[in-house]
This record gives sequence, structure tokens and C-alpha cells, in this order.
Amino acid sequence: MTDDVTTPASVLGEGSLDPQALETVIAAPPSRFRHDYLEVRDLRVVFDGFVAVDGVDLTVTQGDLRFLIGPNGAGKTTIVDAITGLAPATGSVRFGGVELVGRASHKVARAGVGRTFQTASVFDELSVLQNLDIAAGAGRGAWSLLRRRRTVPETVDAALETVGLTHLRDVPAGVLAHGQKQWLEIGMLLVQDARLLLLDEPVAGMSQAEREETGQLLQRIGEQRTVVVVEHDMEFLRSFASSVTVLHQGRVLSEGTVAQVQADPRVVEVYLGRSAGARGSAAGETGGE
Ligand SMILES: Nc1ncnc2c1ncn2[C@@H]1O[C@H](COP(=O)(O)OP(=O)(O)OP(=O)(O)O)[C@@H](O)[C@H]1O
Repeated sequence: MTDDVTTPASVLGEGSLDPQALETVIAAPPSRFRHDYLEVRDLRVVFDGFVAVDGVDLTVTQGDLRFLIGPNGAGKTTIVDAITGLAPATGSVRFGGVELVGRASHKVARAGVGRTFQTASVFDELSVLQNLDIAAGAGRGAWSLLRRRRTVPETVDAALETVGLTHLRDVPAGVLAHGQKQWLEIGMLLVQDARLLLLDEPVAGMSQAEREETGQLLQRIGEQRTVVVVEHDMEFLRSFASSVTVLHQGRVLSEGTVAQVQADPRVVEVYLGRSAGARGSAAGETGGE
């Protein structure tokens, strides 16, 4: 037996900090320190010999509202597909310490990753509440899901509140305005407790007022969760992005704050130069959609 017991103090050195305080920190529940981040390394997606994503690295921390932009075909949606198990990928995607590459999409969802698609996929015939209930997978049978509930679970209530649909909870989702449907989809990710939200063009087709509300919603959600937004709308990006990754031909072209990427000559070239496929303008004030 040796008396060389490994304690925080023995690792860090006596006097480096209060050992008692460190013991307390280590004993605390892990949830207190949850600070998720998405770490993508050398991600590659090849479709029949065509390289759609070519060695992408991406790190997005909780509290950072990251926008992914780039001309049509740059690989934005394919990256989201690869993260969520819908496109065959190599490399590494880690979230919350879990490797996602090679996992089936339902296992990726179980790891706390949720996504929306360019077109909202809610059940039009069911009420807002029923859509959320189903997403929450409350473990009840189909009939009890369809029956009007006397009480609403706290998570569903909180999601309704967050996405601003409490007053519409009993209306069929089919009658919601376009923006409201997108908010319902985001609410469905919240009740699933997605901690990483990947949103594909969430404001496409929305009115200016809806865009504004969506931006504020994403900022609220982004305080607690890791949010990545694929977007073409440059006005929306300028108003709400806290950081931006610009993709081009499957690679990261530029990354930084909105101001930094707007000032990057390579971004200007891709958006305003020869690349005819570009939609919008990342550089200057000349473009919107
Ligand atoms: N299933 C697939 N099979 C073959 N090629 C594909 C497939 N999915 C995407 N691609 C190709 O991969 C490239 C990247 O497509 P992706 O949809 O990721 O681009 P994007 O940046 O999201 O574009 P957009 O802004 O137009 O949505 C494109 O050239 C596309 O044609």
C-alpha cells in the first residue's frame, strides 16, 4: 500500500486552490455544470464519388447562436444531415461527449440532438397540444393522446410558453400561420429536450414581424441550448447571429462574427464575384434575399 492517494489537491498541488472547495465542486451533480458543445472534426460526406462535405471542422458552444451560410450547394444541409444520421459521413461529430457519426438518426435524437427541415412537418389535423404531446412521447397510447387532456405536462406547458403558442394550444396545427408552424416545430424539439437544435432555414417564407419574433425566440433558446441555424436571409443573420461559418464547395471558407466574415475578401468573392449560384449578400449592405 502506498499513501500516495490521488486527491484533487495531490493532482493540482497543495496550495493551488482550496482542496475543500474543489471536493465540493466535484461532488456536485453534473447537471450543474452542463455546458454542451458541438465539436465537428474532419467531416466528410461523399455521394457516389461527389464530395459534398470536404473535411469540415466546426465548434459551437452553448450560448452561441451560430449561423451556417454559403451559396447553394455549399453543403449546409448535408452537414446537418450528417450530424443527424441522415447522410453517410466520416470524421467525428461529438455532442455532450457522445460520438454521433455512424449512429442511426433515432439514437442521435436520443443523444439530445433535434432538427427542423426546410418545410415544417407538423400534423395538420392534430391540435398544437397534441403535436407537442406526440413529440414529447409521453408514453401514452394513441387514443389517450387524441383525447382532450385535463392537465398539461410541465414540459409541454413551458414549450408552449417559450414559442408563444399557449393561446393557440387547442387549434388544429393546420390553421396556424406559416411562422407559427415553424415555432411549433421548435417547440416539439424543446419538449424532446433537444440540447442541440439544428434549424434549416427557419425564417424562409416568413413575414418581417415573424422573422423578428423568430430571431428573439432563437436568442432565448440559445441561452440554454446549442443552436445552429442554416440560413440564406442576410438581414436576419445580421440582426441575430452571434457567430457565422461560411461554407463554400463543402469547405469552411470563413468563420467569425458577422462583421469579420463580411470583411473577409474570400466571402465577398464567393458572394459577389464569379459564384453565380450565390443567393443574398454576406458582404456590405447590397443584398438581402
Ligand atoms: N442525396 C444526395 N445525393 C447526391 N448529391 C447530393 C445529395 N444531397 C446533396 N447532394 C449534393 O451535395 C451538394 C451540397 O448540397 P446541400 O443541399 O448540402 O447544399 P446547401 O448548401 O444546403 O444548398 P441550399 O442552400 O441550396 O440548400 C449539392 O451539390 C447537392 O446537389
